[in-house]
Amino acid sequence: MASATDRLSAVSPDVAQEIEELTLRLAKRYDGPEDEELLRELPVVASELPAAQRRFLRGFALDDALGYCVVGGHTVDQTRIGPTPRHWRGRPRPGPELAEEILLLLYASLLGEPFAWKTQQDGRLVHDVFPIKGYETEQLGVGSTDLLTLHTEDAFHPWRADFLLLGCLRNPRRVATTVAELDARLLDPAHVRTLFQPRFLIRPDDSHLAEHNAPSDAYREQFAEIAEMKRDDNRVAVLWGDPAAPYLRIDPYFMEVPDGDDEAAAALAAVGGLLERRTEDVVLRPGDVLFINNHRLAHGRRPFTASYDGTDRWLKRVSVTTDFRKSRERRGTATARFI
Ligand SMILES: O=C(O)CCC(=O)C(=O)O
Ligand SMILES: [Fe+2]
Repeated sequence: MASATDRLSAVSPDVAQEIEELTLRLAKRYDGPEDEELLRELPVVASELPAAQRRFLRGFALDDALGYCVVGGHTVDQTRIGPTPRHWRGRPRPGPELAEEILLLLYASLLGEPFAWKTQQDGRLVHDVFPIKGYETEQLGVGSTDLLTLHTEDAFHPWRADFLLLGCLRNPRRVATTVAELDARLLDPAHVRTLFQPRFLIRPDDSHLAEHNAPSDAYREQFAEIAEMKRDDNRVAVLWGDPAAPYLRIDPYFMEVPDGDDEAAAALAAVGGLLERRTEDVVLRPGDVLFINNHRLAHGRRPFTASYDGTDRWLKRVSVTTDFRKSRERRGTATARFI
């Protein structure tokens, strides 16, 4: 069992202020979160983050044992960032929260390379997670009244993130992110064997659909591919890696088993049930950064009622890959970040 010190690290108020000065300086110097120069500099500038937190994250990534950890204590100037927006589309870019986006990117660069999807949030590198009117019951980061069910981020995709960062800007009603790590020793060994086999159908989640993005001719091919994957017979294994402590790839809401494969159905129900029983709440506070090992943790979000008055919960999200090369065929240049 991990102790609290393995999972939590906090910067002191003095250090938080130094970090904010750093990110505000960077926010003045660069055009936005997608500025090529900024992205090139990230790991260089990240050496200015405190050694204690860099060492903490190095352990998290290298030991590859925990599903999540939190680095807290950063300052978020609630006045500067302004009210929680109503939508991510149509906002000024960069927004007043660029310093907070840069902080996430700096941390991301300690773990790998930040990247994003052409088919999500109109191809932005740093995503917004806040409730949007009309999407209440959707299985999306912008949903609210329905439980966002446990999932691996972009579980359907072979190039899904190795790490996912969620940075909290505000969360006044203490809405919890849900987290569940897998202890495969609690599963029937027969189910584990089945889960290691590619017997599970998985489909893209709805955030990648063209209807949730601005109409874009440039990315027609990518949206067509997502539509194809929705129809496809894409069969994957749920578990992989070390049999004693397997990696996990799961999004039960978007998964099925082929007709008649009762073994697969039972194994999927068993692992889904186990994760649900082991689910814990993590209530992020402003200035907390949640680091998710996307091969070890399923995550989601508790239901809540949004007020749409500018005070709603607001997170920022960044995906990180430890192997940029695997998606090279899809990125026009070596430094392009959109798949
Ligand atoms: O809102 C949350 O806490 C998590 C949402 C989520 O699953 C995501 O943004 O990927
Ligand atoms: Fe998620």
